[in-house]
This record gives sequence, C-alpha cells and structure tokens, in this order.
Amino acid sequence: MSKPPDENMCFGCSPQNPVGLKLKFEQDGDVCRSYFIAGPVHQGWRGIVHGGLLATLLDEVMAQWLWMRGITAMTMEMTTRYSRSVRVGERLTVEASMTSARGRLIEMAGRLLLPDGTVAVRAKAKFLKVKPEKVKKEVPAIE
Ligand SMILES: CCCCCCCC(=O)SCCNC(=O)CCNC(=O)[C@H](O)C(C)(C)COP(=O)(O)OP(=O)(O)OC[C@H]1O[C@@H](n2cnc3c(N)ncnc32)[C@H](O)[C@@H]1OP(=O)(O)O
Repeated sequence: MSKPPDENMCFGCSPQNPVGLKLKFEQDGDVCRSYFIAGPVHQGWRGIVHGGLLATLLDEVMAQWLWMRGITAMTMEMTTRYSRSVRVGERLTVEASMTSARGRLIEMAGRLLLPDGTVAVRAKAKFLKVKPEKVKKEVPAIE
C-alpha cells in the first residue's frame, strides 16, 4: 500500500486534490455552511446527482463544523433522508449544526437545500472525538 501524501488531500476540502470537491466553508453563528454545484460527473440517474455524493457533502460540512472549533472527531454513524431529487447544475447549499454533545460523542445534523430553499436531504450523524494523532490533517480553506 502506498504512503498517503503529507499535504492536505481531503476529498471534500483540499484545493490540491485534482478529483476532490474543493469545498470552502463559512461560519454563520452556530451553522457551518458550504455551496456546491454538481456537474455531469456527479450524476447517478441521468441528470440527477448521485446520493452518495450528497451524503459526502453532508458528512464533510458536519465534520468541518467540528474541525473549525478545534474538535478532532470522526464520523461513526450517519443516516440520510432523501426527500427531493437534486439536479446537476443546481447551486446547492449544505449546512450543519450540533445537536448534542456528551463525553466523546457528538451528534450533528445537516441539511442540503435546493436554490429555492427546499430541503432536499437531511442527515443525522454521530461523531466520536479522537486523539489528534489518529488523524493527520492540515487546516482546510475557510472563506
Ligand atoms: C475536517 C474534515 C475531515 C472530513 C472527513 C469527513 C468525516 C469522515 O468521513 S471521518 C472517516 C469515516 N469514519 C471513520 O473512518 C471512523 C472509523 N471508525 C473508527 O475509527 C472507530 O470505530 C472510532 C474512532 C469511531 C471509535 O473507535 P474507539 O475510539 O475505539 O471507540 P469505541 O471504544 O468503539 O467506542 C467509544 C464509545 O462510543 C460508543 N459507541 C460506539 N458506537 C456507537 C454508536 N453508533 N452510537 C453511540 N455510541 C457508540 C461505545 O459504546 C463506547 O462507549 P464507552 O466509551 O462508554 O464504552
């Protein structure tokens, strides 16, 4: 197995990862937010964005909420509820906030909104705080 590179190559946020999503994040009070426009390479059914990609966006924005607050945690469990199809080319908004924290366990909620504000996907996830040595990562881009 090849050694992972030293620089930040996060699929979600690294500006260097050539096949990554290159997400940037903003903080708005208790909410972490990002925007994304899916292209044809992100589709499953024709013209419709792949659900796994949408789950990735939600996982990433929830993880970034924690990372931006200096909390090193990994996704332990995540559920997604897909209510509306998301079409290629739409400007999507993904948002995350914390719902509870107890010991090492942090529960997060995320939602993905269509341009008209309709919630297309909701996510709930459990993150577990880990020692920073378990995960190595550079500080991601913040706008
Ligand atoms: C900053 C940008 C980064 C972006 C990355 C996006 C986020 C990600 O995708 S992270 C990658 C995906 N996730 C992973 O790879 C994690 C893989 N899993 C692991 O490494 C481990 O299982 C890990 C770290 C989650 C937990 O391991 P470990 O520290 O040994 O904990 P473990 O002993 O199993 O459980 C700890 C506690 O949680 C409890 N627990 C375990 N599972 C659950 C659960 N599903 N719900 C509630 N509690 C649970 C356990 O009972 C235990 O409780 P207690 O301490 O009271 O006994």
